[in-house]
Amino acid sequence: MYGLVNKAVEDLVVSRYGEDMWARIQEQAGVDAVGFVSMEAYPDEVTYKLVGAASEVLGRPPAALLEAFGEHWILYTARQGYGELMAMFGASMREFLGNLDNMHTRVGLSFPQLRPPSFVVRDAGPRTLELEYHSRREGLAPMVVGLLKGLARGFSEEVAVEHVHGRDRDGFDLFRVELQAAA
Ligand SMILES: O=C(O)CCCCN(CCc1ccccc1OCc1ccc(-c2ccc(Oc3ccccc3)cc2)cc1)Cc1ccc(C(=O)O)cc1
Repeated sequence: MYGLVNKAVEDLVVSRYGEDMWARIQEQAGVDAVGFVSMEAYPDEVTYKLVGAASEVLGRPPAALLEAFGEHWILYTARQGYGELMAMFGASMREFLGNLDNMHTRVGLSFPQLRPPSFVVRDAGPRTLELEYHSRREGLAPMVVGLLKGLARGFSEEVAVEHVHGRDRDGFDLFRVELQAAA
């Protein structure tokens, strides 16, 4: 994953628990304490080790941390200057999700080591979306729940997110997103 992801993990931990806790998590993860470089691609295992160490040090289950990270990712990348880019790909939750693969393709043009997931979205009712999450990475479905909640907050839309099934069934994770009345 690009360093931007590991910096977003750092930003989440430091903002909620402080620098000392981040230092302990980096040590527990066995990740050397030099700062991550956003535009450098790191092995995925670095990110998994950071999440695993954060779970042990903070005493919170990995799924809870991944969901919190997904939500934080939206705010963090918007603050890092990707807000304008994301706004180009949708003015609503529904539109953005339908354009997410296009957005990843656009980002990948600049950052060739990007290995993005793929999302298939379809309407499943007047205020219901179904979202297929296809990824080569294991175990990140809880992050997608957080991403969807973070996106909804960005679009001032209230949502309920259900993880309908994991990838063991059809090779992808399926989510159901109930869009509540716009806030
Ligand atoms: O692989 C998986 O199964 C889970 C990936 C979860 C993180 N994705 C979240 C995608 C997403 C979902 C919902 C809503 C918004 C989302 O992301 C928007 C987005 C996507 C990519 C970037 C991005 C921008 C620059 C990057 O690289 C940089 C960063 C700084 C300087 C130079 C290059 C890397 C990712 C920014 C916002 C974004 C992503 C981040 C990194 C990678 C990658 O390094 O392969 C692939 C995807």
